[in-house]
Amino acid sequence: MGALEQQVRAATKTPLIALLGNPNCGKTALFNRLTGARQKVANYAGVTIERKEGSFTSPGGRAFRVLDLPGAYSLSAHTPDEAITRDVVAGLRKGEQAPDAVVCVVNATNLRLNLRLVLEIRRLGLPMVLALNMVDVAKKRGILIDTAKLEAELGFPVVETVAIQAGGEKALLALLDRMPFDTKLSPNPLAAIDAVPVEETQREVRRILDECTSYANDTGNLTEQIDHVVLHPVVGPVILAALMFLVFQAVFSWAQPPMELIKSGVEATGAFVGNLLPEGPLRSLLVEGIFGGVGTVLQFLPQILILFFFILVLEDCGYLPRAAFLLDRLMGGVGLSGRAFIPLLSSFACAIPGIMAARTIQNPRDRLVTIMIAPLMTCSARLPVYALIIAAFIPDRKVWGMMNLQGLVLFLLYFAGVASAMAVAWFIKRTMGANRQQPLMLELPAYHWPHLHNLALGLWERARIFLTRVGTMILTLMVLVWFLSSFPGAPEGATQPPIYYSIAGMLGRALAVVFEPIGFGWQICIALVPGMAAREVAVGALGTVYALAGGGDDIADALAPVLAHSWSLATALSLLAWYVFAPQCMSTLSVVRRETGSVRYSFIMAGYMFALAYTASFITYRVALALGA
Ligand SMILES: Nc1nc2c(ncn2[C@@H]2O[C@H](COP(=O)(O)OP(=O)(O)OP(=O)(O)O)[C@@H](O)[C@H]2O)c(=O)[nH]1
Ligand SMILES: [Mg+2]
Repeated sequence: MGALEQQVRAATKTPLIALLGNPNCGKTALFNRLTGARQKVANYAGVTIERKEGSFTSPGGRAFRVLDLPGAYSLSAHTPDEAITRDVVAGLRKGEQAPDAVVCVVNATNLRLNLRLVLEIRRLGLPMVLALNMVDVAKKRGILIDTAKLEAELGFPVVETVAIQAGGEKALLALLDRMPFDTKLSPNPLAAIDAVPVEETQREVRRILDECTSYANDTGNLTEQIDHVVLHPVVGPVILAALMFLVFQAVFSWAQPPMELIKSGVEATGAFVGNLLPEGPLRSLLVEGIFGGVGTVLQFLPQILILFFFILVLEDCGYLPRAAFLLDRLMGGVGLSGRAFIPLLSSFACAIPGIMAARTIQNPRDRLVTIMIAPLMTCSARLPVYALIIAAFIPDRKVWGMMNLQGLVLFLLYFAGVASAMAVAWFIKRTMGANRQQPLMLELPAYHWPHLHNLALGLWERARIFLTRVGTMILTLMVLVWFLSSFPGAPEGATQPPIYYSIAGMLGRALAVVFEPIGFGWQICIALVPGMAAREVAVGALGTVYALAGGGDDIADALAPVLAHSWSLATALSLLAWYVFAPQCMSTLSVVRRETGSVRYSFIMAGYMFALAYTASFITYRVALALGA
């Protein structure tokens, strides 16, 4: 630590405490409880992948800064996210002081696994506290822990916490209030950890547990009973497939009423504003640009929330690692690690957190493959595009008595993304050579009911992200699209609508040369370009383009029938195929550069995805035409 930094710290005297522990033991839940933050909490290992800082004041009036860190099994880090944790506690991160104290968070129901890290951290010589978390579950299961004895064994204070209960952090706060913060880090922290062989640490853990824990009546384990069914080699995959299927059915069938509501709201407001204003550019901007464009995107909020409702429930109840386990064989077959499951699943929300979650993968090659295929998973920004085209071209009827045909097509589109990702992974395995298959080491957490509070927060967070996007980026792009599509106006004696002669029209017509063979006319080409910044904009842009091209005011609210009228089915299918594969998001490409440390992979990704998209659309279009679509 530099002299200056020491002085600054002496002056501010705000101790920095770090929350450390195994994955999924409740660090983030505790962090949120202490600081009032809303970091993501979920029931699987590897939720937190970055260092997060917060602050709070204890009841005794003492100010603290607190760090939430990625979970780690050991300080001899094996994965990039564990390395972050190791570097932060050991004070090895550039420009960052080592913490003044460590709060070791452990899962009280799984001390055998958790205490190993605690003993490792103890060797760092920092002031320490043990937060015995999830004692509520431990008590229910009849696990008795003698905290006084444990304290004596470990040589530092032990407190019980329940991170998900209001007030569950009280004992910890009281303890922090009394703690002195003057011990210094031992001179060579990491060497101190590696000096002791793992076996010896494990022996020590066993000895401590024998001393301090006992079991009252162990009432059969519910999690094990559920797993008996859920992980069954035949029944398990059937349940998984049924679950996935249900999700996509729900996205279409449940969303109709709220979508109608938003639609009529936007329509009514648009008509009202339109009637107030005189004919002219301002009216056109508001009616065609904003209500026609942004309003169209807004309608898709219910579908996005329904999709996330399911993802959040699955995340919180503890099912995800089981799904990873079930799919491990399949994923191993194409050269992916079972650990890739959660990053890939996160990519259904957005490829960016998915690519970042690949930090939990130990093997660099596995990690790279996972990153490269993550954008093929259908992110939620693609949902509006799919939903719009499906609503326009796929009849809303039941097939085989119970299934909604639109939901089925949506399911197939998602499936196409997954299948192509597997194919690409397989191709990489064939060309780059595969790793020896490593067995999947995954902790299967205990099941619990999703916490309503978490669920509500998660949905609110999603709605906020979407509405912010609509209100900022999408709105800005829509105004730009409207501007480019409206100027310059039509020349004398024009035979086409004015947009044909606008700047956007010219661009669209130039691009159409390339896209004609896959069935995209100039109107679609206009929508493709702003769609690169945010996919949903393509939907909004189509709304604006067709509103302007049609010249009517009320067209914006009924885009689907307009599309059904203007495009052939072959074009619609080709555009769907394009959206399954094409790279359409600049932010993803830049995150790839950051996470892989090289811009090369961003280019490779963009290149292969464009090639795939063009080929897929070409085949789809030609086959559909040949079949008379
Ligand atoms: N019953 C009970 N559940 C808890 C408690 N603390 C956390 N949980 C649940 O345990 C799961 C994991 O919590 P997180 O806070 O995400 O765990 P984490 O240690 O931050 O996990 P990583 O970020 O993956 O390392 C979530 O489902 C929480 O709701 C507790 O004291 N009691
Ligand atoms: Mg966490």
